[in-house]
Amino acid sequence: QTGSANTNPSDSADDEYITSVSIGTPAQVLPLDFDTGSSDLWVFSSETPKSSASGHTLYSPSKSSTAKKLSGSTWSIEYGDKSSSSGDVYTDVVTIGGFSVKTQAVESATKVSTQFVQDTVISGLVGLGFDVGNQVSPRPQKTWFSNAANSLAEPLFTADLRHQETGSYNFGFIDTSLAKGTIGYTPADGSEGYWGFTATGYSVGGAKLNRNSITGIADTGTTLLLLPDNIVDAYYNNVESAQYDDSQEGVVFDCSEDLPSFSFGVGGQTITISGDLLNLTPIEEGSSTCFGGLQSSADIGINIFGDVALKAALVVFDLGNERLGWAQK
Ligand SMILES: CCCC[C@H](NC(=O)[C@H](Cc1ccccc1)NC(=O)N1CCOCC1)C(=O)N[C@@H](CC1CCCCC1)C(O)(O)C(F)(F)C(=O)NC
Repeated sequence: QTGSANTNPSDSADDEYITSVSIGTPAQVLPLDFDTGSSDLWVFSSETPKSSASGHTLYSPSKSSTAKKLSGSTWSIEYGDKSSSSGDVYTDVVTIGGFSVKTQAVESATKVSTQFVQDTVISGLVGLGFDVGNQVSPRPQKTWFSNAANSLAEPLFTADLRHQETGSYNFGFIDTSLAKGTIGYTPADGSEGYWGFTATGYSVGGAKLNRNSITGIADTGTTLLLLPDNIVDAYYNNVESAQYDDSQEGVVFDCSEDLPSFSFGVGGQTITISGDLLNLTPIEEGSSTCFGGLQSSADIGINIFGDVALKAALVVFDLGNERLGWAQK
C-alpha cells in the first residue's frame, strides 16, 4: 500500500507548504502543514476559542462517528519561532493521499498563539518527526507516518517541495522520476525527534566542495536554510549589496543581484541550490530589496536544512533504515 498527496506553497515566498488531510467520518478536510521537525498532529477544532478560530477550517469530533476522546490526555507544544499551541486529544481515522490510519491521535487545540491565529492558510500541523518527540501526556502518541509505516509497501516517505508550484509527499514508495540525480543516503539520527544528519562539506558558486562537515536537520516545517555564521559570511561575501538588516533580522540585498548557488555534499552526492532559490522574496510588496533564503543559525543552536534546501532535492525519509536520501532535482 502507498499514499500520494500534493502539497502547495502557501504564498509567493514559499513560506510554508499546505497539504489536504481528511479526518473523521464523514471526512472533514483540513489544510495542514507537514512538518518533519515535530511529531504532533494537531488541528484547529470546535474546541478552539471562536476569537482564535475565525478564518480557519475546523475539526469537529462531535460530528465524526469514529471520533473517540482519549480521556485524561493533553498536549502542549512550543516551536522554534516561539509559536505555541495546546489542548486535548481524540483518536479518529486520518487519511493522507488515499492511505488511512484508523486510530490516529488527533490533538485538538483549545489554545493557539497569535502566529497561528493569523496564519489562516493552515489549520494545524502533521508532525512527521520521530515518535520520541511527541508532546502528549501522560502517554505520548505515535505520528501518522509511524502508525502507517508497517502497512506501507516500504517504511519511508519522500518530500518533493517546489518553488511556486505543486509538489508532493509520497508514502511507501520512491518516484525516482521526480529527481535528476542519484539518491545519496546517509544515516539519520532520530534521538531528538528530528531527522538529523551530517553533510560532508559545502561550496559557493559551483566551486569544489570543501570537507567542512555540517550537522543539522532536514525540516519541512522551516522556511529557510539556517547555517553557521562562517558559512553565511562565505556565501554573502560574493553578494555585493548584501548587508544585515536589523528590522528584517536577516541578510538582505538588491533584488537585481545575480546570486551564486550553494552546494552541500550528502551521501556521496552533491546537492546544489540555485541562486534563484536563495532569493526568498522582496522584504515587502514591490520593494527592490530582497531577503536571503540562507540565514544564520547562530542563535538557534541547531542547523536547519529547511524548505530553501529541500526545494533543490527529492528527499527520502527512510524510517526502516534510519537514513535520509537526497537526490538533485
Ligand atoms: C527558529 C528556527 C525554526 C523556525 C521555524 N519557523 C519557520 O521557519 C516559520 C514557518 C512559518 C511560515 C509561515 C507562517 C508561519 C510560520 N517561518 C519563519 O520563521 N520565517 C521568518 C523568516 O522568513 C521566512 C519565514 C519553526 O519553528 N519550525 C517548526 C514548525 C513550524 C512552527 C510554526 C508553524 C509552521 C511550522 C519546526 O517544527 O520545524 C521546528 F523544528 F523548528 C520546531 O520548532 N520543532 C519543535
